[in-house]
Formats: sequence, structure tokens, C-alpha cells
Amino acid sequence: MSEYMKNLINGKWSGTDRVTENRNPSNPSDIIGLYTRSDSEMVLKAVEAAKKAQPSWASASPQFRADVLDKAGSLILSRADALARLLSREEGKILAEAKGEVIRAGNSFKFFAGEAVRLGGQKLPSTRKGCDVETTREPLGVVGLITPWNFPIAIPAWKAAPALAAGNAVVLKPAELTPGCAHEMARILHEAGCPDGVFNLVMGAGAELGATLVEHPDVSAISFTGSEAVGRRIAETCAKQLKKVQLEMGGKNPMVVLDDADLEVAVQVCLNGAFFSTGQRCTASSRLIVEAGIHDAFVERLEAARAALRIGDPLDTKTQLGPVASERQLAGNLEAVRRAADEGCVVRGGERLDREGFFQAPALFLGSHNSMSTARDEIFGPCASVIRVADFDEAVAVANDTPYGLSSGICTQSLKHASAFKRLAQAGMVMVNLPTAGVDYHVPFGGRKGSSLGGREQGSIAMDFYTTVKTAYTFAG
Ligand SMILES: NC(=O)C1=CN([C@@H]2O[C@H](COP(=O)(O)OP(=O)(O)OC[C@H]3O[C@@H](n4cnc5c(N)ncnc54)[C@H](OP(=O)(O)O)[C@@H]3O)[C@@H](O)[C@H]2O)C=CC1
Ligand SMILES: O=C(O)CCC(=O)C(=O)O
Repeated sequence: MSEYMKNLINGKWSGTDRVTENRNPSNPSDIIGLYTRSDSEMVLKAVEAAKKAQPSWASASPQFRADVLDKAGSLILSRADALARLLSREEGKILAEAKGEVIRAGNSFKFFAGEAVRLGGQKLPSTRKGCDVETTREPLGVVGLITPWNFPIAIPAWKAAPALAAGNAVVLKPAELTPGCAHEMARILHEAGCPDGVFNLVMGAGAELGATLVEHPDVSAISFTGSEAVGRRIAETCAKQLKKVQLEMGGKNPMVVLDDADLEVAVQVCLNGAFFSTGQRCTASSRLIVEAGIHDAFVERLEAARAALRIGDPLDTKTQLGPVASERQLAGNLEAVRRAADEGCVVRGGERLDREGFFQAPALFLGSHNSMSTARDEIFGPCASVIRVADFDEAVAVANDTPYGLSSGICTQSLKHASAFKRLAQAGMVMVNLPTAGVDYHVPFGGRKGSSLGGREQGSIAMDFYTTVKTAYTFAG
């Protein structure tokens, strides 16, 4: 009999009589747990609890907030092995990647524990004689966090930790596909001494709960990561209510490979960026833009490396690629593979594997053009288009010719080209001889154009979103 996991509302575990079965994508008959399927009523209760708890959390000493967050970080790190197994089972990421993600979540809490006591302002001379001006940062109130399935602990952590550090109360709605890690994070925050009502977890279907959270007049801000379609809808609602909103959405991230690249480095960078985590990263390299001189040798080596990837049970330490996270996601990937063939690409791999679970061979779409739908629309699976270009200038033009602008990369040994690319890339993050995916926890994360809205996440800059600035004038006589 699976354990029944409930919401955390006002410091109490509470559920409905409806449940969601959290199933393992490697083996859908493995039920990880039963998680409550909430109704909108529970969102209302969570927001009410958060609203009540927030003022005393905000007026508590910054050291108290820092201690709670630091303890939560320590508990996550001390349970990293068990959490990584849970993450692998519910999302399908291989164990090493899952452990990396859990450690990142723990480090995020520790980083923002420090930000709670570093939250500063400015003191300036006024233009008026005898006056002082100072700025301070204040929390927003209640913030709603809506998170996706692909980073089921890191994303809830890197949103909740800065929100709490700043003195906000939080209502988190995690993805229905992967509620387990968010539930464990809630348990840990509770255990770390987070006061009742300051952090609330409500699990269930996004269309109903997410919408209730976004529309609630007592929710001052929404931070969302997920699809562009849902992100746009949330932004529209927030705009109507003049509510602060932060969106992290898709990407169609380019990785440029120049003739002067170290071939082995380029192959490993592209293999990782395109296929690791089964391509289910908004930062994945889904367009490999390759200069003509190196193109054929690169494709031959990358194809050999692709075909040799060990796909299987993510809990087996020899596995390099786990399953796709869901049947629906897999169906979308297989449709993209068919579309690439219809568009005239030579497709290598991409087939569903004949075994239990949602396994798919990683796919390369050779002979792709940047105008093809498979090179323009996010697929969010282990699929990468290979686009041949004549030179650096064309590579940059193709890299930037996308509605997205999250991450961007180049493989080159030329300082001149690396420097120019860092300057010219229309993206929030630029990588040189490194995969477009896989970022540090303590520096800004986010993009431009259709990828992001509302300010960066992670690093000290994340505090900007979760605070509002007050300017105070004093006449001292
Ligand atoms: N990091 C990223 O950039 C991610 C991008 N994606 C992209 O999105 C595609 C679809 O994935 P999917 O999981 O459906 O992404 P969604 O955008 O539907 O889900 C992201 C989060 O939003 C919630 N949600 C869904 N509908 C609403 C709504 N109307 N109002 C408020 N919240 C809502 C979801 O809840 P619930 O899970 O209960 O539906 C989930 O918590 C992927 O193929 C990929 O292209 C997906 C995940 C992450
Ligand atoms: O590449 C990373 O490390 C983070 C990716 C991410 O945040 C996402 O896919 O949502």
C-alpha cells in the first residue's frame, strides 16, 4: 500500500479524498506514492494561511529566517542520496544528475540564507539641504510559485528560498507529474522550523489550482517555470491585476561549432547539451550549428557517440540516459521525429525503445535548416537539429534567429570568435566550450525574448523580484 502524501497548509498536513498516482516513467507499474489532488478550496486556504503568517515572518529577525533556510539546506544535503533516488524514480533523471540537482537545491537554500542577512539598501545625500535619503527592500507579501516537472526539487528550491529570505510567505504548486520532491522539500522546511503558514504546498492539477493561485487578489506575485503557452496566459492575468510576474519558459538553444573547435570537446559538449537529462532542459542544445569545414567529421563522431549512449534504468549507475518523463511528452517527441523526416531531414535515432517505460533513442536531425518547424519550435526531448553554416557570421545570424533567447554556446579555440560570440549572442546565458545546459546556483539565470520575463532567478539578483524598494526621506533639521 503506497503512502498517501498530503498538502502542507498552515503547518498541517491536509488532503482531499482524491489522489494522483505518482508513477515511475521507467516502469509505470511502480507507484511511488499517492499524492492528494487538491481542489481550488485548498488554494484559498493556503493563501489565507500565508497572508496571516507573513507579517510576523517579515518582522522576525533576518537571522531567524537565515537559520531556517540554512537548516533546510543542511537537511536536503544530508538526505541527498534518498532524495536523488526519489527524483530518479519520479522524473527519470539518472542518479548522478538527480544527486547533482538535489545538491543544487540544498546549496540554493544555503545561499539565500546568506541573502536574508545581506538584504541591503542605500543611504544617499539628498539634493535638499538637511535631508537624508535611504532605500530599503521590503517583501511583497504572499507569492505563488508554479513549477514544472523537469527539475522537481531545484526549481521549487531556487524560487522558495529567495522568496522566504526576503520575508514573503509562499504557496507552491508543483507539477502534478512530479509532486514527490516538492513534498519532501515541504517536509524539510517544516522540520527546519519554518513557522506555520509561511510555506504552503498545494498539489494537484495546474489548470485549476494554478489559475486560482494566479487570480487570487491576495497573491502579490507569481513566479512560474514551464511552457510558453501557460506562461503567456499567466502573464495576461497578472497584467490585468497589475501583479508582479516572473516567467521562465522555453528555449531553442543554439550551440555553434566552428572549424577551429577541438573536435572531441565539441562532441562531448553537444552530446551533453542535446541529450543529457533526456533533453528535458529548457537550456538544452536543440540546434547544433556547425561550420562547413568541420561538419562531416563532427557529425560522424557525434553520431557514433549518440548511438553508443547507454539508455535504461536511471537507478543503474551505468545508465547515461533515462526515460522521457511521461507518455504525453514521449508522444510529442515521436511526432517531432516524424515531422523532421517529413521536412526532409535525415533522422538518426529517435525511435521508441521496445521495452517497458517511456524510453526513446536520442535523435539527430541531419541536414536541417533553421526555417524548419523542428528547428524553431521547442521539442523538450532528446532531439537536436544539425544545421550547416558557411562561416562565423552566418553561425551567429542563425543562432540568433529564434523567438527564444535563454542559453547559447560556442565551441572554438579562437579567443576572437569566443569574445565576439559572447558579445553578439542574443541570450541570457552564453557558454564557451561548455554545454548550454547545466548552470551554477549562485549567478543569474534567465533569458531574453520569448524565454523569460520579469527579472532573473538565482544569485543575489533573484532578491529583486521578491522585494519592493522603498525610498525614505528624512529632514533632520
Ligand atoms: N523548464 C521549462 O522551461 C519547462 C518547459 N516545459 C515546456 O512545456 C511543455 C509542456 O509541459 P507541461 O508540464 O505541460 O508544462 P506546463 O506549462 O503545462 O506546466 C508547468 C506548471 O504550470 C502548471 N499549470 C498548467 N496549467 C496551468 C494554468 N492554466 N495556470 C497556472 N498553472 C498551470 C502545471 O501544473 P500541472 O503539472 O498540474 O499541469 C505545472 O505546475 C513541454 O513540452 C516543454 O516544452 C515544461 C516543463 C519545464
Ligand atoms: O540547465 C540547467 O541547469 C537548468 C535548466 C532549467 O532550469 C530548466 O530546464 O528548467
